[in-house]
Amino acid sequence: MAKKHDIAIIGAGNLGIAIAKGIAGAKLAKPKNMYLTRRHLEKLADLKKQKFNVLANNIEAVQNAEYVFLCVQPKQLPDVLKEINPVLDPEKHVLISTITGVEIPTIEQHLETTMPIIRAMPNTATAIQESMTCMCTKNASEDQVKEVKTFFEALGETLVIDENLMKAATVLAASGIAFFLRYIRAATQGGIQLGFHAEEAQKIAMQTARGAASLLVEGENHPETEIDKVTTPQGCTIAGLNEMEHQGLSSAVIKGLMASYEKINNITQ
Ligand SMILES: NC(=O)C1=CN([C@@H]2O[C@H](COP(=O)(O)OP(=O)(O)OC[C@H]3O[C@@H](n4cnc5c(N)ncnc54)[C@H](OP(=O)(O)O)[C@@H]3O)[C@@H](O)[C@H]2O)C=CC1
Ligand SMILES: O=C(O)[C@@H]1CCC=N1
Repeated sequence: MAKKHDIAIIGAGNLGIAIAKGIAGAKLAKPKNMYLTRRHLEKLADLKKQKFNVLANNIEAVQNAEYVFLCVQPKQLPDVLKEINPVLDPEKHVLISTITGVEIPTIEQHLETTMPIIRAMPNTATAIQESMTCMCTKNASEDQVKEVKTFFEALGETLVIDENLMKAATVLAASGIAFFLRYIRAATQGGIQLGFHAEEAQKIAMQTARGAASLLVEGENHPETEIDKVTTPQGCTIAGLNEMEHQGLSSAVIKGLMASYEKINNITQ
């Protein structure tokens, strides 16, 4: 996205704002080159102060942009596409859909023209350039995919996947942020019961989670290899770990991922 960086974010809610902040933070575009839309503009007052263009007019946002991020809720997408159809130009625009569970052929059914479409599944850590973003496309050119990939690389890690894995990517990476955060919250609550103040317990839990992930990222090891280094024989770690497994930790995580995945099938209803 080095050449063109006028960006529309249609639906500046939780994810749209995270993307806008990430783009600005990574200096991929200036706030004045970004057009953020939603109906309740008062909720974008802070971003307006930071010089982002905030507007309720989707058509105007699209007309000002080359890259159009679709960030509304799945059930809101048909109306939004109907609205922007007249100003979509396949020679000028690339559509980047972050909408969960809506496949490219379905998006195409709502369009009057064949457009370059890229589906991207980032997570809210885009705001701090730490997203895991999976992407797929159908009719975008190699150059367009490369440009959008380069762009998301500035916002974290990327993986180009087949569209049939997009739901799994949503669960693992996008919802995954919430799943890992809930573990950190639970660890914090345990830490408080064990004697720490809440902020101390959270600091310990956060940095420990970061350390665990970094050991895998930097060491390229399997988690169990690192776990083996922590579990002193007859020690407290294996006692805690085995109790967590007796209570169904791994099973709860896997079942949660499956429930999340199943929900995507009827998310637009
Ligand atoms: N949140 C996340 O972590 C992730 C979300 N996603 C996907 O991103 C999409 C957005 O999710 P999320 O940010 O959580 O949802 P939000 O409800 O927070 O954001 C959607 C935004 O769209 C705005 N909106 C609704 N209708 C219109 C319209 N007609 N024109 C312009 N803006 C409109 C809403 O604001 P208003 O009501 O003021 O118009 C709202 O701010 C979903 O499809 C979700 O599946 C994907 C990955 C991660
Ligand atoms: O909860 C949701 O439906 C969306 C998709 C992934 C994260 N948030």
